[in-house]
Amino acid sequence: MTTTVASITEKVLERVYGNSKFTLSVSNNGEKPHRHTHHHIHKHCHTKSYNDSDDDVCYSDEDESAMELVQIGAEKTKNVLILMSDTGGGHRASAEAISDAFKIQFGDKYRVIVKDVWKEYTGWPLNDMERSYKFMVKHVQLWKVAFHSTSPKWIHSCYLAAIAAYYAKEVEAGLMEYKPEIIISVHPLMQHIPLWVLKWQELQKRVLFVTVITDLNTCHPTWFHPGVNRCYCPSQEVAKRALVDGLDESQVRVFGLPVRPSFARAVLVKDDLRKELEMDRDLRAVLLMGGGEGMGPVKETAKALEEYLYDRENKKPIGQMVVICGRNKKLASSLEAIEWKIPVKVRGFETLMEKWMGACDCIITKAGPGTIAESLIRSLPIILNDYIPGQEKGNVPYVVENGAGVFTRSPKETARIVGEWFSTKTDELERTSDNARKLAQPEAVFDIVKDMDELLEQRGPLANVSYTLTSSFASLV
Ligand SMILES: CCCCC/C=C\C/C=C\CCCCCCCC(=O)OC[C@H](CO[C@@H]1O[C@H](CO)[C@H](O)[C@H](O)[C@H]1O)OC(=O)CCCCCCC/C=C\C/C=C\CCCCC
Ligand SMILES: O=c1ccn([C@@H]2O[C@H](COP(=O)(O)OP(=O)(O)O)[C@@H](O)[C@H]2O)c(=O)[nH]1
Repeated sequence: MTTTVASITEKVLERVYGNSKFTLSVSNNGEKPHRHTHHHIHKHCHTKSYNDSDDDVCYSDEDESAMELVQIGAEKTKNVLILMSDTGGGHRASAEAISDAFKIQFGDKYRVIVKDVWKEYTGWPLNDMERSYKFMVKHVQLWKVAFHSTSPKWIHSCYLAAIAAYYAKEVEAGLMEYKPEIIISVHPLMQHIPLWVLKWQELQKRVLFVTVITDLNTCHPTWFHPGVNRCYCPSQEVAKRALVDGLDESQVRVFGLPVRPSFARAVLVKDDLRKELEMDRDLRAVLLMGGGEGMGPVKETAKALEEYLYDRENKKPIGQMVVICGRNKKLASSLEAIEWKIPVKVRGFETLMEKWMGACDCIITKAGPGTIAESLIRSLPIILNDYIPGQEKGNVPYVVENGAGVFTRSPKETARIVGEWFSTKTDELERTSDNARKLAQPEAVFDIVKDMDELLEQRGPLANVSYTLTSSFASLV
Protein backbone atom coordinates (compact mmCIF):
# COMPACT_ATOMS: atom_id res chain seq x y z
CA MET A 1 0.00 0.00 0.00
CA THR A 2 2.80 2.39 1.03
CA THR A 3 4.66 1.47 -2.13
CA THR A 4 1.60 2.23 -4.29
CA VAL A 5 1.09 5.64 -2.67
CA ALA A 6 4.79 6.37 -3.01
CA SER A 7 4.80 5.44 -6.66
CA ILE A 8 1.70 7.57 -7.40
CA THR A 9 3.31 10.49 -5.56
CA GLU A 10 6.49 9.93 -7.51
CA LYS A 11 4.57 9.91 -10.80
CA VAL A 12 2.80 13.16 -10.00
CA LEU A 13 6.07 14.80 -8.92
CA GLU A 14 7.80 13.49 -12.00
CA ARG A 15 5.03 14.91 -14.10
CA VAL A 16 5.30 18.27 -12.32
CA TYR A 17 9.08 18.57 -12.37
CA GLY A 18 9.94 16.49 -15.39
CA ASN A 19 11.68 13.15 -15.67
CA SER A 20 14.87 14.36 -14.14
CA LYS A 21 15.91 13.79 -10.56
CA PHE A 22 14.27 16.00 -7.99
CA THR A 23 14.50 16.38 -4.26
CA LEU A 24 12.24 18.02 -1.76
CA SER A 25 14.09 19.48 1.17
CA VAL A 26 12.50 20.89 4.31
CA SER A 27 14.59 23.41 6.14
CA ASN A 28 15.03 22.63 9.80
CA ASN A 29 13.71 25.99 10.92
CA GLY A 30 10.27 24.85 9.79
CA GLU A 31 10.11 26.92 6.62
CA LYS A 32 8.29 25.50 3.66
CA PRO A 33 9.98 22.97 1.39
CA HIS A 34 12.31 24.11 -1.38
CA ARG A 35 12.32 22.35 -4.68
CA HIS A 36 15.53 21.58 -6.50
CA THR A 37 15.15 20.33 -10.00
CA HIS A 38 17.74 19.63 -12.64
CA HIS A 39 15.45 19.96 -15.55
CA HIS A 40 14.79 22.83 -17.91
CA ILE A 41 11.17 23.81 -18.13
CA HIS A 42 9.69 23.88 -21.60
CA LYS A 43 8.75 27.43 -22.55
CA HIS A 44 6.02 28.01 -25.06
CA CYS A 45 6.20 30.53 -27.89
CA HIS A 46 9.19 32.30 -26.46
CA THR A 47 9.94 34.18 -29.61
CA LYS A 48 6.31 34.88 -30.38
CA SER A 49 5.44 38.53 -30.70
CA TYR A 50 2.46 39.52 -28.56
CA ASN A 51 1.00 41.06 -31.67
CA ASP A 52 0.51 37.57 -33.08
CA SER A 53 -2.30 36.72 -30.75
CA ASP A 54 -5.80 35.90 -32.00
CA ASP A 55 -7.36 37.84 -29.20
CA ASP A 56 -8.23 41.34 -30.23
CA VAL A 57 -6.85 43.12 -27.20
CA CYS A 58 -3.86 45.38 -26.83
CA TYR A 59 -0.42 43.85 -26.94
CA SER A 60 2.98 45.31 -27.32
CA ASP A 61 5.95 44.09 -29.23
CA GLU A 62 8.20 45.43 -26.49
CA ASP A 63 11.28 43.32 -26.16
CA GLU A 64 10.99 40.82 -23.31
CA SER A 65 14.57 41.14 -22.24
CA ALA A 66 14.15 44.86 -21.93
CA MET A 67 11.37 44.23 -19.44
CA GLU A 68 13.66 42.05 -17.37
CA LEU A 69 16.26 44.80 -17.20
CA VAL A 70 13.80 47.35 -15.89
CA GLN A 71 15.23 49.07 -12.85
CA ILE A 72 13.68 48.26 -9.52
CA GLY A 73 10.94 50.78 -8.81
CA ALA A 74 11.09 52.39 -12.25
CA GLU A 75 7.89 53.38 -14.08
CA LYS A 76 6.89 50.85 -16.70
CA THR A 77 3.84 49.55 -18.45
CA LYS A 78 2.25 46.93 -16.26
CA ASN A 79 1.01 43.68 -17.73
CA VAL A 80 -2.48 42.48 -16.89
CA LEU A 81 -3.40 38.90 -17.76
CA ILE A 82 -7.10 38.02 -17.91
CA LEU A 83 -7.92 34.31 -17.77
CA MET A 84 -11.12 33.25 -19.49
CA SER A 85 -12.72 30.48 -21.51
CA ASP A 86 -15.41 30.55 -24.18
CA THR A 87 -17.73 28.32 -22.18
CA GLY A 88 -20.74 30.47 -23.06
CA GLY A 89 -20.30 34.06 -24.25
CA GLY A 90 -20.32 35.82 -20.90
CA HIS A 91 -16.73 35.24 -19.76
CA ARG A 92 -15.22 36.75 -22.90
CA ALA A 93 -17.67 39.67 -22.76
CA SER A 94 -16.60 40.46 -19.18
CA ALA A 95 -12.90 40.03 -20.05
CA GLU A 96 -13.27 42.48 -22.93
CA ALA A 97 -15.18 44.87 -20.71
CA ILE A 98 -12.31 44.91 -18.19
CA SER A 99 -9.74 45.26 -20.97
CA ASP A 100 -11.59 48.21 -22.53
CA ALA A 101 -12.05 49.90 -19.17
CA PHE A 102 -8.31 49.64 -18.41
CA LYS A 103 -7.60 51.31 -21.74
CA ILE A 104 -10.12 54.10 -21.24
CA GLN A 105 -9.24 54.74 -17.61
CA PHE A 106 -5.46 54.34 -17.66
CA GLY A 107 -4.28 54.56 -21.27
CA ASP A 108 -0.77 53.11 -21.66
CA LYS A 109 -0.23 52.42 -17.98
CA TYR A 110 -1.47 48.86 -18.49
CA ARG A 111 -1.07 46.30 -21.25
CA VAL A 112 -4.00 43.89 -21.11
CA ILE A 113 -3.83 40.35 -22.45
CA VAL A 114 -6.97 38.18 -22.61
CA LYS A 115 -6.16 34.46 -22.79
CA ASP A 116 -7.60 31.02 -22.52
CA VAL A 117 -4.37 29.63 -21.06
CA TRP A 118 -5.95 26.19 -20.59
CA LYS A 119 -6.75 25.90 -24.26
CA GLU A 120 -3.43 27.19 -25.53
CA TYR A 121 -1.00 25.51 -23.14
CA THR A 122 -2.53 22.44 -21.54
CA GLY A 123 -4.09 19.21 -22.75
CA TRP A 124 -7.26 17.25 -22.15
CA PRO A 125 -9.62 17.89 -20.39
CA LEU A 126 -8.65 21.53 -19.77
CA ASN A 127 -8.09 22.37 -23.43
CA ASP A 128 -11.50 21.03 -24.41
CA MET A 129 -13.78 22.78 -21.92
CA GLU A 130 -15.80 24.63 -24.57
CA ARG A 131 -16.88 21.43 -26.26
CA SER A 132 -17.43 19.52 -23.01
CA TYR A 133 -19.51 22.38 -21.63
CA LYS A 134 -21.62 22.64 -24.78
CA PHE A 135 -22.26 18.91 -24.65
CA MET A 136 -23.18 18.97 -20.97
CA VAL A 137 -25.59 21.91 -21.20
CA LYS A 138 -27.31 20.26 -24.16
CA HIS A 139 -27.90 17.26 -21.89
CA VAL A 140 -29.11 19.44 -19.13
CA GLN A 141 -29.51 16.69 -16.48
CA LEU A 142 -25.85 15.80 -16.97
CA TRP A 143 -24.85 19.41 -16.33
CA LYS A 144 -27.09 19.55 -13.27
CA VAL A 145 -25.39 16.46 -11.78
CA ALA A 146 -21.89 17.72 -12.67
CA PHE A 147 -22.59 21.19 -11.23
CA HIS A 148 -24.06 20.00 -7.94
CA SER A 149 -21.82 16.97 -7.40
CA THR A 150 -18.71 19.14 -7.73
CA SER A 151 -20.01 21.85 -5.38
CA PRO A 152 -18.53 20.45 -2.13
CA LYS A 153 -15.12 21.96 -1.57
CA TRP A 154 -13.31 18.67 -0.99
CA ILE A 155 -14.60 17.27 -4.27
CA HIS A 156 -13.65 20.14 -6.57
CA SER A 157 -10.40 20.72 -4.68
CA CYS A 158 -9.37 17.09 -5.30
CA TYR A 159 -10.17 17.27 -9.02
CA LEU A 160 -8.43 20.59 -9.44
CA ALA A 161 -5.39 19.57 -7.38
CA ALA A 162 -4.88 16.52 -9.55
CA ILE A 163 -5.16 18.61 -12.70
CA ALA A 164 -2.85 21.27 -11.25
CA ALA A 165 -0.19 18.69 -10.49
CA TYR A 166 -0.47 17.21 -13.96
CA TYR A 167 -0.32 20.50 -15.86
CA ALA A 168 1.77 22.67 -13.51
CA LYS A 169 4.59 23.28 -15.98
CA GLU A 170 2.26 24.08 -18.84
CA VAL A 171 0.18 26.46 -16.74
CA GLU A 172 3.32 28.14 -15.45
CA ALA A 173 4.54 28.67 -19.00
CA GLY A 174 1.13 30.02 -20.01
CA LEU A 175 0.95 32.46 -17.13
CA MET A 176 4.55 33.62 -17.11
CA GLU A 177 4.93 34.21 -20.82
CA TYR A 178 3.12 37.50 -20.29
CA LYS A 179 4.96 38.50 -17.10
CA PRO A 180 1.78 39.75 -15.47
CA GLU A 181 1.72 42.12 -12.51
CA ILE A 182 -1.84 41.05 -11.93
CA ILE A 183 -3.81 38.00 -13.04
CA ILE A 184 -7.57 38.42 -13.30
CA SER A 185 -9.74 35.33 -13.49
CA VAL A 186 -13.22 35.74 -14.95
CA HIS A 187 -13.91 31.98 -14.93
CA PRO A 188 -15.07 29.63 -12.17
CA LEU A 189 -12.41 27.01 -12.94
CA MET A 190 -9.45 29.40 -13.06
CA GLN A 191 -8.70 30.16 -9.40
CA HIS A 192 -7.20 27.04 -7.87
CA ILE A 193 -4.70 25.98 -10.52
CA PRO A 194 -3.04 29.39 -11.16
CA LEU A 195 -2.96 30.16 -7.44
CA TRP A 196 -1.21 26.86 -6.75
CA VAL A 197 1.28 27.58 -9.50
CA LEU A 198 1.99 31.05 -8.08
CA LYS A 199 2.48 29.51 -4.64
CA TRP A 200 4.84 26.84 -5.93
CA GLN A 201 6.83 29.53 -7.68
CA GLU A 202 6.82 31.76 -4.61
CA LEU A 203 5.40 34.49 -6.81
CA GLN A 204 2.39 35.31 -4.63
CA LYS A 205 3.88 38.57 -3.43
CA ARG A 206 5.05 39.47 -6.92
CA VAL A 207 1.84 38.80 -8.82
CA LEU A 208 -1.59 39.88 -7.62
CA PHE A 209 -4.45 37.49 -8.26
CA VAL A 210 -8.06 38.63 -8.35
CA THR A 211 -11.37 37.00 -9.30
CA VAL A 212 -14.17 38.81 -11.09
CA ILE A 213 -17.31 36.71 -10.69
CA THR A 214 -19.64 36.75 -13.69
CA ASP A 215 -22.62 34.99 -12.13
CA LEU A 216 -25.28 37.09 -10.44
CA ASN A 217 -26.52 34.78 -7.74
CA THR A 218 -26.28 30.96 -7.52
CA CYS A 219 -22.68 30.69 -8.60
CA HIS A 220 -20.51 27.58 -8.26
CA PRO A 221 -18.27 27.50 -5.15
CA THR A 222 -15.14 27.14 -7.33
CA TRP A 223 -15.41 30.92 -7.82
CA PHE A 224 -14.40 31.44 -4.18
CA HIS A 225 -10.76 30.93 -3.25
CA PRO A 226 -9.45 32.39 0.00
CA GLY A 227 -6.00 32.90 -1.55
CA VAL A 228 -7.10 35.76 -3.82
CA ASN A 229 -6.17 39.41 -3.26
CA ARG A 230 -9.68 40.47 -4.24
CA CYS A 231 -12.95 38.84 -5.15
CA TYR A 232 -15.24 41.16 -7.10
CA CYS A 233 -18.85 40.09 -6.61
CA PRO A 234 -21.58 41.37 -8.93
CA SER A 235 -24.29 41.36 -6.24
CA GLN A 236 -24.78 41.27 -2.46
CA GLU A 237 -26.14 37.71 -2.83
CA VAL A 238 -22.84 36.53 -4.30
CA ALA A 239 -20.85 38.49 -1.67
CA LYS A 240 -22.74 36.68 1.10
CA ARG A 241 -21.83 33.35 -0.48
CA ALA A 242 -18.20 34.42 -0.68
CA LEU A 243 -18.11 35.17 3.06
CA VAL A 244 -19.81 31.87 3.90
CA ASP A 245 -17.22 30.08 1.75
CA GLY A 246 -14.32 31.45 3.77
CA LEU A 247 -13.34 34.75 2.18
CA ASP A 248 -12.67 37.68 4.46
CA GLU A 249 -14.65 40.92 4.15
CA SER A 250 -11.43 42.73 3.25
CA GLN A 251 -11.11 40.57 0.12
CA VAL A 252 -14.65 41.14 -1.12
CA ARG A 253 -15.90 44.11 -3.17
CA VAL A 254 -19.35 44.55 -4.70
CA PHE A 255 -19.46 46.86 -7.73
CA GLY A 256 -21.68 44.94 -10.17
CA LEU A 257 -21.04 42.75 -13.20
CA PRO A 258 -18.50 44.20 -15.64
CA VAL A 259 -20.20 45.21 -18.87
CA ARG A 260 -18.40 46.57 -21.92
CA PRO A 261 -17.98 50.37 -21.71
CA SER A 262 -19.64 50.62 -25.11
CA PHE A 263 -22.86 49.79 -23.25
CA ALA A 264 -22.23 52.00 -20.29
CA ARG A 265 -20.96 55.17 -21.87
CA ALA A 266 -22.37 55.31 -25.39
CA VAL A 267 -25.13 57.82 -26.01
CA LEU A 268 -27.49 55.99 -28.33
CA VAL A 269 -30.63 57.39 -29.93
CA LYS A 270 -33.21 54.73 -30.76
CA ASP A 271 -34.39 56.43 -33.89
CA ASP A 272 -30.87 56.76 -35.33
CA LEU A 273 -30.08 53.17 -34.47
CA ARG A 274 -33.18 51.88 -36.24
CA LYS A 275 -32.21 53.83 -39.32
CA GLU A 276 -28.65 52.50 -39.18
CA LEU A 277 -29.82 48.92 -38.63
CA GLU A 278 -32.48 49.20 -41.35
CA MET A 279 -35.36 48.51 -39.00
CA ASP A 280 -38.92 49.86 -39.16
CA ARG A 281 -38.83 53.34 -37.59
CA ASP A 282 -42.34 53.26 -36.05
CA LEU A 283 -43.11 49.75 -34.87
CA ARG A 284 -42.08 48.68 -31.38
CA ALA A 285 -39.37 46.03 -31.48
CA VAL A 286 -38.61 42.89 -29.49
CA LEU A 287 -35.11 41.40 -29.35
CA LEU A 288 -35.00 37.59 -29.10
CA MET A 289 -31.77 35.78 -28.24
CA GLY A 290 -30.21 32.87 -26.32
CA GLY A 291 -26.71 33.86 -25.17
CA GLY A 292 -23.55 33.52 -27.21
CA GLU A 293 -24.56 30.02 -28.35
CA GLY A 294 -28.17 30.81 -29.32
CA MET A 295 -29.64 28.41 -26.72
CA GLY A 296 -33.19 27.92 -25.48
CA PRO A 297 -36.56 27.91 -27.26
CA VAL A 298 -35.65 30.64 -29.78
CA LYS A 299 -37.36 29.24 -32.87
CA GLU A 300 -40.63 28.30 -31.14
CA THR A 301 -40.75 31.75 -29.56
CA ALA A 302 -40.12 33.51 -32.88
CA LYS A 303 -43.03 31.60 -34.48
CA ALA A 304 -45.34 32.44 -31.57
CA LEU A 305 -44.31 36.11 -31.69
CA GLU A 306 -45.20 36.28 -35.36
CA GLU A 307 -48.78 35.34 -34.45
CA TYR A 308 -49.12 37.74 -31.54
CA LEU A 309 -47.49 40.70 -33.27
CA TYR A 310 -49.74 40.48 -36.32
CA ASP A 311 -53.12 42.19 -36.29
CA ARG A 312 -55.26 39.82 -38.37
CA GLU A 313 -58.24 42.16 -38.50
CA ASN A 314 -56.33 45.05 -39.99
CA LYS A 315 -53.83 42.80 -41.73
CA LYS A 316 -50.80 44.67 -40.40
CA PRO A 317 -48.02 44.09 -37.88
CA ILE A 318 -48.17 45.70 -34.43
CA GLY A 319 -44.49 45.05 -33.77
CA GLN A 320 -41.20 43.89 -35.26
CA MET A 321 -38.63 41.33 -34.15
CA VAL A 322 -34.85 40.98 -34.14
CA VAL A 323 -33.49 37.47 -33.56
CA ILE A 324 -29.80 37.20 -32.66
CA CYS A 325 -28.70 33.58 -32.96
CA GLY A 326 -25.11 33.98 -31.71
CA ARG A 327 -22.91 31.10 -32.85
CA ASN A 328 -25.92 28.87 -33.58
CA LYS A 329 -25.67 28.85 -37.39
CA LYS A 330 -28.28 26.11 -37.78
CA LEU A 331 -30.82 28.25 -35.95
CA ALA A 332 -29.98 31.29 -38.05
CA SER A 333 -30.37 29.50 -41.37
CA SER A 334 -33.65 27.84 -40.35
CA LEU A 335 -35.10 31.23 -39.32
CA GLU A 336 -33.84 32.91 -42.47
CA ALA A 337 -35.75 30.36 -44.55
CA ILE A 338 -39.11 31.43 -43.10
CA GLU A 339 -41.38 33.98 -44.80
CA TRP A 340 -42.51 36.23 -41.97
CA LYS A 341 -45.73 38.24 -41.77
CA ILE A 342 -44.05 40.88 -39.61
CA PRO A 343 -40.70 42.67 -40.08
CA VAL A 344 -37.98 40.30 -38.83
CA LYS A 345 -34.20 40.62 -38.77
CA VAL A 346 -32.27 37.39 -38.27
CA ARG A 347 -28.63 37.83 -37.27
CA GLY A 348 -25.73 35.53 -36.39
CA PHE A 349 -23.05 36.47 -33.86
CA GLU A 350 -23.23 40.24 -33.44
CA THR A 351 -20.38 42.34 -32.13
CA LEU A 352 -22.44 45.49 -31.66
CA MET A 353 -24.95 44.20 -29.16
CA GLU A 354 -25.38 47.63 -27.59
CA LYS A 355 -26.85 48.91 -30.86
CA TRP A 356 -29.37 46.08 -31.29
CA MET A 357 -30.41 46.40 -27.66
CA GLY A 358 -30.64 50.17 -28.01
CA ALA A 359 -32.91 49.82 -31.04
CA CYS A 360 -35.41 47.51 -29.28
CA ASP A 361 -38.10 47.98 -26.62
CA CYS A 362 -37.83 44.68 -24.75
CA ILE A 363 -35.80 41.48 -24.77
CA ILE A 364 -36.50 37.75 -24.55
CA THR A 365 -33.49 35.69 -23.45
CA LYS A 366 -32.30 32.76 -21.38
CA ALA A 367 -31.04 33.88 -17.99
CA GLY A 368 -27.43 34.60 -19.02
CA PRO A 369 -25.86 37.10 -16.59
CA GLY A 370 -24.08 39.08 -19.31
CA THR A 371 -27.21 39.58 -21.38
CA ILE A 372 -29.21 40.47 -18.27
CA ALA A 373 -26.67 43.08 -17.08
CA GLU A 374 -26.46 44.61 -20.56
CA SER A 375 -30.26 44.73 -20.92
CA LEU A 376 -30.56 46.50 -17.57
CA ILE A 377 -28.12 49.17 -18.74
CA ARG A 378 -30.24 49.68 -21.88
CA SER A 379 -33.41 49.76 -19.67
CA LEU A 380 -34.91 46.82 -21.53
CA PRO A 381 -37.77 44.94 -19.86
CA ILE A 382 -36.72 41.28 -19.81
CA ILE A 383 -38.65 38.10 -20.45
CA LEU A 384 -36.54 35.16 -19.26
CA ASN A 385 -37.56 32.01 -21.09
CA ASP A 386 -34.93 29.52 -19.89
CA TYR A 387 -31.98 29.08 -17.56
CA ILE A 388 -29.07 26.70 -17.23
CA PRO A 389 -29.46 24.73 -13.98
CA GLY A 390 -27.00 25.74 -11.30
CA GLN A 391 -25.26 28.98 -12.10
CA GLU A 392 -28.16 30.64 -13.96
CA LYS A 393 -31.04 29.52 -11.74
CA GLY A 394 -30.61 32.41 -9.30
CA ASN A 395 -30.67 34.99 -12.10
CA VAL A 396 -34.42 34.46 -12.45
CA PRO A 397 -35.44 35.80 -9.00
CA TYR A 398 -32.78 38.54 -9.39
CA VAL A 399 -34.70 39.91 -12.40
CA VAL A 400 -38.27 39.05 -11.40
CA GLU A 401 -38.13 40.12 -7.74
CA ASN A 402 -36.63 43.46 -8.75
CA GLY A 403 -39.51 44.09 -11.17
CA ALA A 404 -37.21 44.21 -14.21
CA GLY A 405 -38.93 41.37 -16.01
CA VAL A 406 -40.88 38.13 -15.93
CA PHE A 407 -40.12 34.43 -16.30
CA THR A 408 -42.03 31.96 -18.42
CA ARG A 409 -40.89 28.89 -20.32
CA SER A 410 -43.92 28.91 -22.61
CA PRO A 411 -43.28 30.47 -26.05
CA LYS A 412 -47.01 31.31 -26.36
CA GLU A 413 -47.12 33.03 -22.98
CA THR A 414 -43.94 34.94 -23.88
CA ALA A 415 -45.49 36.11 -27.15
CA ARG A 416 -48.74 37.05 -25.42
CA ILE A 417 -46.88 39.24 -22.90
CA VAL A 418 -44.96 41.02 -25.68
CA GLY A 419 -48.20 41.48 -27.65
CA GLU A 420 -49.79 43.16 -24.61
CA TRP A 421 -46.74 45.29 -23.86
CA PHE A 422 -46.89 46.58 -27.43
CA SER A 423 -50.65 47.28 -27.41
CA THR A 424 -52.84 47.42 -24.29
CA LYS A 425 -50.18 47.39 -21.55
CA THR A 426 -47.63 49.97 -22.64
CA ASP A 427 -47.68 51.44 -19.10
CA GLU A 428 -46.46 48.09 -17.74
CA LEU A 429 -43.70 48.10 -20.36
CA GLU A 430 -42.61 51.58 -19.17
CA ARG A 431 -42.72 50.59 -15.50
CA THR A 432 -40.62 47.48 -16.09
CA SER A 433 -38.18 49.52 -18.13
CA ASP A 434 -37.79 52.00 -15.21
CA ASN A 435 -37.13 49.13 -12.79
CA ALA A 436 -34.50 47.73 -15.15
CA ARG A 437 -32.75 51.11 -15.28
CA LYS A 438 -32.69 51.29 -11.46
CA LEU A 439 -30.98 47.88 -11.24
CA ALA A 440 -28.32 48.69 -13.84
CA GLN A 441 -24.70 49.22 -12.77
CA PRO A 442 -23.05 50.75 -15.84
CA GLU A 443 -20.02 52.02 -13.90
CA ALA A 444 -19.19 48.65 -12.31
CA VAL A 445 -16.38 47.85 -14.72
CA PHE A 446 -14.69 51.20 -14.05
CA ASP A 447 -15.00 50.77 -10.27
CA ILE A 448 -13.41 47.33 -10.65
CA VAL A 449 -10.38 48.51 -12.65
CA LYS A 450 -9.86 51.53 -10.38
CA ASP A 451 -9.78 49.22 -7.37
CA MET A 452 -7.30 46.93 -9.14
CA ASP A 453 -5.11 49.93 -9.91
CA GLU A 454 -5.18 50.94 -6.23
CA LEU A 455 -4.26 47.40 -5.22
CA LEU A 456 -1.28 47.46 -7.56
CA GLU A 457 -0.16 50.83 -6.25
CA GLN A 458 -0.37 49.60 -2.65
CA ARG A 459 1.85 46.56 -3.11
CA GLY A 460 4.93 46.10 -0.98
CA PRO A 461 8.58 46.40 -2.07
CA LEU A 462 8.77 42.77 -3.26
CA ALA A 463 6.41 43.70 -6.05
CA ASN A 464 9.13 45.66 -7.81
CA VAL A 465 11.57 42.79 -7.98
CA SER A 466 12.12 41.71 -11.55
CA TYR A 467 10.76 38.33 -12.61
CA THR A 468 14.25 37.03 -13.14
CA LEU A 469 15.12 37.75 -9.51
CA THR A 470 12.22 35.81 -8.06
CA SER A 471 12.43 32.07 -7.67
CA SER A 472 10.28 29.97 -9.95
CA PHE A 473 10.45 26.60 -11.57
CA ALA A 474 11.89 28.25 -14.59
CA SER A 475 14.56 30.32 -12.91
CA LEU A 476 15.65 27.64 -10.44
CA VAL A 477 16.56 25.16 -13.10
C1 LIG B 1 -20.93 11.85 -9.85
C2 LIG B 1 -20.71 12.62 -11.09
C3 LIG B 1 -19.47 13.38 -11.05
C4 LIG B 1 -19.45 14.28 -12.21
C5 LIG B 1 -18.29 15.16 -12.13
C6 LIG B 1 -17.14 14.56 -12.76
C7 LIG B 1 -16.20 15.23 -13.34
C8 LIG B 1 -16.21 16.69 -13.50
C9 LIG B 1 -16.94 17.00 -14.72
C10 LIG B 1 -17.33 18.15 -15.01
C11 LIG B 1 -16.93 19.37 -14.30
C12 LIG B 1 -18.08 20.20 -14.03
C13 LIG B 1 -17.59 21.49 -13.53
C14 LIG B 1 -18.63 22.11 -12.73
C15 LIG B 1 -18.16 23.38 -12.16
C16 LIG B 1 -18.43 24.46 -13.08
C17 LIG B 1 -18.48 25.75 -12.45
C18 LIG B 1 -19.35 26.64 -13.24
O1 LIG B 1 -20.14 27.40 -12.78
O2 LIG B 1 -19.12 26.55 -14.53
C19 LIG B 1 -19.80 27.37 -15.39
C20 LIG B 1 -18.98 27.41 -16.63
C21 LIG B 1 -19.72 28.08 -17.71
O3 LIG B 1 -19.85 29.40 -17.44
C22 LIG B 1 -21.12 29.84 -17.36
O4 LIG B 1 -21.69 29.95 -18.62
C23 LIG B 1 -23.02 30.36 -18.55
C24 LIG B 1 -23.65 30.41 -19.86
O5 LIG B 1 -23.58 29.28 -20.58
C25 LIG B 1 -23.17 31.70 -17.91
O6 LIG B 1 -22.61 32.68 -18.72
C26 LIG B 1 -22.46 31.71 -16.60
O7 LIG B 1 -22.38 33.00 -16.12
C27 LIG B 1 -21.11 31.15 -16.68
O8 LIG B 1 -20.54 31.01 -15.40
O9 LIG B 1 -18.80 26.06 -16.96
C28 LIG B 1 -17.63 25.60 -17.34
O10 LIG B 1 -16.77 26.30 -17.64
C29 LIG B 1 -17.66 24.14 -17.35
C30 LIG B 1 -16.51 23.56 -18.01
C31 LIG B 1 -16.78 22.12 -18.11
C32 LIG B 1 -15.52 21.39 -18.19
C33 LIG B 1 -15.79 19.97 -18.35
C34 LIG B 1 -14.53 19.23 -18.46
C35 LIG B 1 -14.80 17.85 -18.00
C36 LIG B 1 -13.66 17.09 -17.63
C37 LIG B 1 -12.89 17.23 -16.50
C38 LIG B 1 -13.00 18.34 -15.65
C39 LIG B 1 -11.97 19.41 -15.74
C40 LIG B 1 -12.02 20.23 -14.72
C41 LIG B 1 -12.98 19.83 -13.72
C42 LIG B 1 -12.83 20.39 -12.46
C43 LIG B 1 -13.98 19.92 -11.68
C44 LIG B 1 -14.06 20.60 -10.43
C45 LIG B 1 -15.13 21.56 -10.41
O1 LIG C 1 -24.37 37.49 -31.06
C1 LIG C 1 -24.06 37.67 -29.91
C2 LIG C 1 -24.67 36.98 -28.85
C3 LIG C 1 -24.27 37.25 -27.56
N1 LIG C 1 -23.28 38.15 -27.33
C4 LIG C 1 -22.83 38.45 -25.97
O2 LIG C 1 -22.50 37.24 -25.31
C5 LIG C 1 -22.72 37.40 -23.92
C6 LIG C 1 -23.58 36.27 -23.46
O3 LIG C 1 -23.36 36.11 -22.11
P1 LIG C 1 -24.42 35.50 -21.14
O4 LIG C 1 -23.83 35.50 -19.79
O5 LIG C 1 -25.71 36.18 -21.27
O6 LIG C 1 -24.68 34.02 -21.66
P2 LIG C 1 -23.74 32.86 -22.16
O7 LIG C 1 -23.49 33.04 -23.61
O8 LIG C 1 -22.50 32.93 -21.35
O9 LIG C 1 -24.55 31.66 -21.94
C7 LIG C 1 -23.38 38.74 -23.73
O10 LIG C 1 -22.42 39.67 -23.34
C8 LIG C 1 -23.90 39.07 -25.11
O11 LIG C 1 -24.01 40.45 -25.40
C9 LIG C 1 -22.68 38.82 -28.37
O12 LIG C 1 -21.80 39.65 -28.15
N2 LIG C 1 -23.09 38.57 -29.63
